[in-house]
Amino acid sequence: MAISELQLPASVTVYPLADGPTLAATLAADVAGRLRQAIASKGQACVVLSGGRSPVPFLEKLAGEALDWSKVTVSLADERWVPVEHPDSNAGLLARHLFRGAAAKARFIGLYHSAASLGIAAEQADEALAALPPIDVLVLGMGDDGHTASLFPASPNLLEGLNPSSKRRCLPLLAPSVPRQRLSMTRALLASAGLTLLSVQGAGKLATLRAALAGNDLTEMPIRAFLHDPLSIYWCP
Ligand SMILES: O=C1O[C@H](COP(=O)(O)O)[C@@H](O)[C@H](O)[C@H]1O
Repeated sequence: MAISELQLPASVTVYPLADGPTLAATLAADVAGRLRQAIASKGQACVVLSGGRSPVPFLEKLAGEALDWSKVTVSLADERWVPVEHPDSNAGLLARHLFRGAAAKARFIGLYHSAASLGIAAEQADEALAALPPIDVLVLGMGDDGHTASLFPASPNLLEGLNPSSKRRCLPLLAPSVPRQRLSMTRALLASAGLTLLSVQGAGKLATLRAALAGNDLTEMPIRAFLHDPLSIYWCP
């Protein structure tokens, strides 16, 4: 199946790209462009990024973009409840692949907190996110099961995480795979972004996207919560 065959809502735009490197470069250029616009118009900018394995080439391209990183706040859509030194840490991922050279001047508001329980860590992250400026651009990823951020199907707290009116900025969630304990920005906070971009690579994730577009149950495939709002999908085979 080709991405052009998807039945997309009018609010969704697709950028079909030739390959992974082209996707990474195009996404980085577009994110940086939006951040430059925000800095020019209000003196600061805020970007929320996703973790996992696939964002590495994009993060490295973004690190090389010429912009005034001292005026940029960076946060994460989700985090694994592990310290930054742990190989699964999304904060560690950014430290290794984004905060290098000039990009090291960015302000980072992370979600991880060392606490007695995941629930307390999420409350602490929720409080820390009160300092997050309005989100200019959000880059989402998507898992093969239709999760985005760490809004996983069948997780406790998922209904609250998907509630568009929730007052929570961050919640504790459980993933089906290790590490299970996650911290996730809520849909309510994520949906406040001025621009939302979704990075999707490969035939498997295209099939997931097609399945997501074919149904309405947000708890079955939480990515559905973002498919009917303005969204740009960056896709490559
Ligand atoms: O667990 C996660 O998975 C998704 C997708 O990750 P990917 O490596 O398959 O791209 C990611 O968007 C999310 O932030 C991450 O914590």
